[in-house]
Amino acid sequence: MPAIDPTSYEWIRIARDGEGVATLTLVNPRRKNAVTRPMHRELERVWEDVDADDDIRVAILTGEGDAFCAGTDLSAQDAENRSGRKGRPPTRGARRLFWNMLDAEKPIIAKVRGPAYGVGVNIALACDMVIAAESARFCDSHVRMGIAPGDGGAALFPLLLGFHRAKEYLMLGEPIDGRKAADIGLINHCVAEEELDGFVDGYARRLAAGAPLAISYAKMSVNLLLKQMTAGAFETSLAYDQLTLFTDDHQEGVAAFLEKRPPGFKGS
Ligand SMILES: C/C=C/C(=O)SCCNC(=O)CCNC(=O)[C@H](O)C(C)(C)COP(=O)(O)OP(=O)(O)OC[C@H]1O[C@@H](n2cnc3c(N)ncnc32)[C@H](O)[C@@H]1OP(=O)(O)O
Repeated sequence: MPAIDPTSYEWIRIARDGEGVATLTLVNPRRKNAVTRPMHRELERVWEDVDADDDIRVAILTGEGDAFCAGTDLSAQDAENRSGRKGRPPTRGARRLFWNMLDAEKPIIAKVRGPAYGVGVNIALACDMVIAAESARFCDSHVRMGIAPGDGGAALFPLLLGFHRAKEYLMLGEPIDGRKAADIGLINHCVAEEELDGFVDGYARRLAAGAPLAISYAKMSVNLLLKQMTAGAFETSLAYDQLTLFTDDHQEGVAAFLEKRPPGFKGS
């Protein structure tokens, strides 16, 4: 089957080590690897390319520099794309990203240092395993931007953390550091900063040495359950996300972030 073509990706750097492990790096470091519309579209399609490449057995997803991903790119430059007025209906991309990750056949490990915010935390949680450095901060920050959490967080957080903890984090939009995230079961492991690369490398190699079909079917069995359990909440939360997308509060949340001031929300 065809090898993945790294040159067809602008916002994801793709490196294969020749021993079955591919590292996919989100690249928008000036904005903490925030997800632009074109990066989103690349994230929607990359999993199919990974699955089709016979030389890849395991994918590691990470971010360039000191961040995993700061969520949707809220900068003015990306605003027009974000509004969804151009091109496809805005919900379609979010749906494709979430389901394409859950449908991917090969194991995906999220390697997280620094912030994983907004859609960034949900991309990490949609991976099969999440391994973080102590610097990691996991945060579904949608409400801080005046918008409902519609990228998967409203479905994944309750499953991983239970209802009360999930509501605390989703409704306050406050971060969970790497150590605590491991302690409360949001992620698999948290290690010291300098150990992260080696730890994830060893972990990926253990997976790459395993029986690919058996591992893939193990993943797909669990993800069938995950998809059944999350489908309703995912769709409903995505609709709520769209309801809040064009509110004054969302505009205010984004403006306040960009102007580096606290927001004044009004409920409209
Ligand atoms: C429709 C919406 C869907 C969603 O996904 S809602 C969620 C959107 N994302 C967020 O809520 C996260 C926003 N970002 C932050 O809260 C913070 O950043 C972080 C906690 C991620 C990191 O904080 P720190 O380490 O102090 O870095 P820094 O100085 O805030 O950021 C460095 C530069 O990166 C820019 N940046 C960060 N996140 C984004 C983003 N999501 N979109 C656009 N730019 C971003 C900043 O503005 C700044 O830039 P400059 O150096 O010019 O001041």
